[in-house]
Amino acid sequence: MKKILITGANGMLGTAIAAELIDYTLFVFSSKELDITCSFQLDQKIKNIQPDYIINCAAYTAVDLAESEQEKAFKINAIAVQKMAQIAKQYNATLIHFSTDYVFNGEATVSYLTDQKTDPINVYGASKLAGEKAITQIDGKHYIFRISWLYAPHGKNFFRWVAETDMKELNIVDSQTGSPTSALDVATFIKEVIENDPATYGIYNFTNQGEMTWYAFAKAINQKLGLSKMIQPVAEFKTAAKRPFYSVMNCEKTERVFDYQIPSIEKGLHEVVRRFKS
Ligand SMILES: NC(=O)C1=CN([C@@H]2O[C@H](COP(=O)(O)OP(=O)(O)OC[C@H]3O[C@@H](n4cnc5c(N)ncnc54)[C@H](OP(=O)(O)O)[C@@H]3O)[C@@H](O)[C@H]2O)C=CC1
Ligand SMILES: Cc1cn([C@H]2C[C@H](O)[C@@H](COP(=O)(O)OP(=O)(O)O[C@H]3O[C@@H](C)C(=O)[C@@H](O)[C@H]3O)O2)c(=O)[nH]c1=O
Repeated sequence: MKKILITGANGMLGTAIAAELIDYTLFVFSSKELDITCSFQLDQKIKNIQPDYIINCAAYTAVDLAESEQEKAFKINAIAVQKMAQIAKQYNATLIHFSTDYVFNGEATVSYLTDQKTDPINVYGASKLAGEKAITQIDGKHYIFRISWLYAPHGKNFFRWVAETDMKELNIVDSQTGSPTSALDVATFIKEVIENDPATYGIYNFTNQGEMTWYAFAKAINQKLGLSKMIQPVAEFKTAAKRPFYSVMNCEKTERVFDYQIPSIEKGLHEVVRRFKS
């Protein structure tokens, strides 16, 4: 039986992955149980458990706050990740890590390939890119999955905000286009990766298939949940961090290498809505 260690297990993705991998021998740690910025804790846990896989769901994800907490963002998303990759290599564990569409500047007009030029336009994106680079450089057994616009029936995310806010009228940007991605679908895919690990390490894109603006996504959530909110498109919504205008990522390589058909945005949303309602 494969042993799997999960960090950041109480986060949105960690929760989904831990639930999906329930039949494995899991070692699941919240931020309180394992602070990834503490190399000693990391080393002890990995040495004692000797996991086959380390799934790093721990991250600093507050995009706007990161602009004023640069040091903290880099400590968690880059420095701790570098250490984790070193320790994973030392104990021969495969590291599964997640990055983001925000490593790109969003000036493209067609979907980004994994080897296309990165150029983050906010601190969060820069810290995640630094984490990617550290893992790549250490070059142990690793998968980096760039995911985007993650949401789920649980956790803090855009879907739940639209679903649960008391506001009757929402002004949502229609100037940013991306691929809203269900954490449930990411979790299902990660199970497949572990079950049929092709050992083709590197960076891959994984998003639900299709593209839309935040405005269109809000409208779809509104409609699917029968919320009857008034959703208005706006060209700009002032935030501390800049966000890419276009951050759709091409997942053909992922589908080919893992022989896996990634669900559409519509399918992803359908299942999240179903679980949210139940
Ligand atoms: N959310 C999104 O839209 C997207 C996310 N991603 C990436 O996916 C991954 C998962 O994100 P998501 O689940 O949404 O993030 P969440 O913010 O929901 O979860 C992150 C988890 O990491 C924990 N954490 C923070 N600092 C530490 C630390 N020092 N040691 C251990 N744990 C820590 C947090 O714990 P606590 O709450 O206690 O601080 C939290 O439980 C991340 O790598 C993120 O960059 C990529 C694209 C989109
Ligand atoms: C609250 C609000 C936000 N917005 C806009 C701001 C932003 O452009 C967009 C989404 O806002 P959020 O703050 O939920 O999303 P954001 O934190 O930018 O989401 C990102 O998180 C990180 C972790 C990632 O890695 C990215 O892939 C992406 O998912 O909606 C409005 O237009 N109207 C509003 O009322």
